[in-house]
Amino acid sequence: MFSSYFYCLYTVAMQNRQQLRTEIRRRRMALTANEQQQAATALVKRVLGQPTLMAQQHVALYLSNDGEINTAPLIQALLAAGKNLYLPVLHPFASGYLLFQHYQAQTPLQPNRFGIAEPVLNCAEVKPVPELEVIFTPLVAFDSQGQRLGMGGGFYDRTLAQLPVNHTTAIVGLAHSCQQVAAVPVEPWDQPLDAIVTPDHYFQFRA
Ligand SMILES: Nc1nc2c(c(=O)[nH]1)N(C=O)[C@@H](CNc1ccc(C(=O)N[C@@H](CCC(=O)O)C(=O)O)cc1)CN2
Ligand SMILES: Nc1ncnc2c1ncn2[C@@H]1O[C@H](COP(=O)(O)OP(=O)(O)OP(=O)(O)O)[C@@H](O)[C@H]1O
Repeated sequence: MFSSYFYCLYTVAMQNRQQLRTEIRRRRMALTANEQQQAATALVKRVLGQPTLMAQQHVALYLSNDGEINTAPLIQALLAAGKNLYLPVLHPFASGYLLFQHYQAQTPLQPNRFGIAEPVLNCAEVKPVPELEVIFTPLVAFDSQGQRLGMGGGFYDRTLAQLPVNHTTAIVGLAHSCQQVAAVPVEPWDQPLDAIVTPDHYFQFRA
């Protein structure tokens, strides 16, 4: 009796998250090529204008997909600034986890099972997550509290949950402004963000 009540609450919560994903994914897919380009350029200026971020050397990024803000100009700008960049690779056997692999202009890429380009796995180039100083994460929706909703695979939540409690890695979401919502429905496993960068704002939640 009680368990079916809680199961029902859980099901409703998951439906809310799924509806929000569908709605916000539709919103960002509707941006024009011109809007996408302006957003990507503005994002580079915002990130390069953050001295605390730019003081870091080991930075994880990702290659955009599904209407996400285009990270390619940011990747070029950070490489030009001499940063060590890392891209996510779906873990070959720890299902639901990500590895972060060093990325340079000549690194070979291949599409993963979601069709997103990722480095061809080379274990010698994988960086342990706690050694990353900044992890820029993709997201579908975010709110003014720094809560994030992703594509629903739990990849970033699982991978970031491995960080020790006293870690110093800055977890920073990247998004279009239209991905902000009043409140993301939060689940216990959700990893909150330290900051979010959009073309229009830098939101800082934690030092
Ligand atoms: N650019 C980018 N890379 C990323 C992520 C991301 O969100 N963005 N991920 C972040 O974790 C991981 C991949 N996670 C993903 C999870 C689901 C789908 C996806 O497209 N799923 C289904 C159903 C989506 C739905 O409607 O719920 C689909 O094919 O439509 C894609 C990527 C690692 N790399
Ligand atoms: N630390 C964890 N350990 C085990 N399972 C987890 C963990 N974090 C998330 N999950 C599981 O992953 C699934 C998807 O989680 P969620 O909907 O929060 O993903 P998301 O944040 O949208 O995706 P992503 O992090 O890939 O962008 C959930 O069923 C959740 O139980």
